[in-house]
Amino acid sequence: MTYQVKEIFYTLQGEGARAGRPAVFLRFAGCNLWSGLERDRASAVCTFCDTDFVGTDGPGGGKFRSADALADAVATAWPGEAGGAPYVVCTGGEPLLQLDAPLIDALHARGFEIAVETNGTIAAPDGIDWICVSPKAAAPVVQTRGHELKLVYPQADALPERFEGLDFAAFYLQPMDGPDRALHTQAAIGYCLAHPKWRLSLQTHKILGIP
Ligand SMILES: C[S@@+](CC[C@H](N)C(=O)[O-])C[C@H]1O[C@@H](n2cnc3c(N)ncnc32)[C@H](O)[C@@H]1O
Ligand SMILES: Nc1nc2[nH]cc(C(=O)O)c2c(=O)[nH]1
Ligand code: SF4
Ligand SMILES: [Mg+2]
Repeated sequence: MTYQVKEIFYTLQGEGARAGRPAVFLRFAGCNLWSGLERDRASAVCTFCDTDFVGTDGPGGGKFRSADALADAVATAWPGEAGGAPYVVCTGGEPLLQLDAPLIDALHARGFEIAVETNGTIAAPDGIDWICVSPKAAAPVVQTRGHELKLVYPQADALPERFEGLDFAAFYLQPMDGPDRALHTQAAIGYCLAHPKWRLSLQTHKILGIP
């Protein structure tokens, strides 16, 4: 299959349980919950997205005609330096629209541990090493197990209690970015302190000014 990729870049994982870990980010183009066009935002299923995932024009982006070609591009972005397990975070857009068994195999063959950031509406294929689900209020959660559940907070109609029974190793609240980020951060702190099953996830890359 041909993979549509917005961008490929090397940085630190900014969010969640693995914040601070060097990773290649593989950002797929396209999402099933928003077209990515501002004129459609208000009527989309997911309305608060902070990401440009439209097209294949970003750094390292493009149309890759095979799993091997895309895995080679990801491997090129990892520093040659010995030590440190190669780590790729597949995101988007919605990565599970495109991440398939041949690409998982091709990344593993190049030594990568594979993580995914998904909205949870599509079942993850076998073989992904780290699954982070970030549910959206108006969308069903199909992927009900994984390593971390990272809820953007607050979302009307997506109270944390709704997700507490799902099979995840850890539960995070991530303050919704936008004009009210400071307010949302205080609200998330308050919720975590009152409900210690939940931990705070900050988008540290935005604070640090790195990609
Ligand atoms: C851009 S999404 C891509 C992956 C996938 N579509 C998803 O929603 O999980 C990556 C992460 O950013 C989070 N995110 C998106 N917009 C955000 C915002 N305005 N504030 C905080 N987190 C946000 C998502 O919930 C998700 O955890
Ligand atoms: N540094 C950094 N960490 C991230 N963690 C999840 C991201 C995403 O957009 O999926 C992201 C991102 O865009 N940058
Ligand atoms: S599901 Fe993820 S990529 Fe899609 S619009 Fe929402 S936050 Fe953005
Ligand atoms: Mg991001």
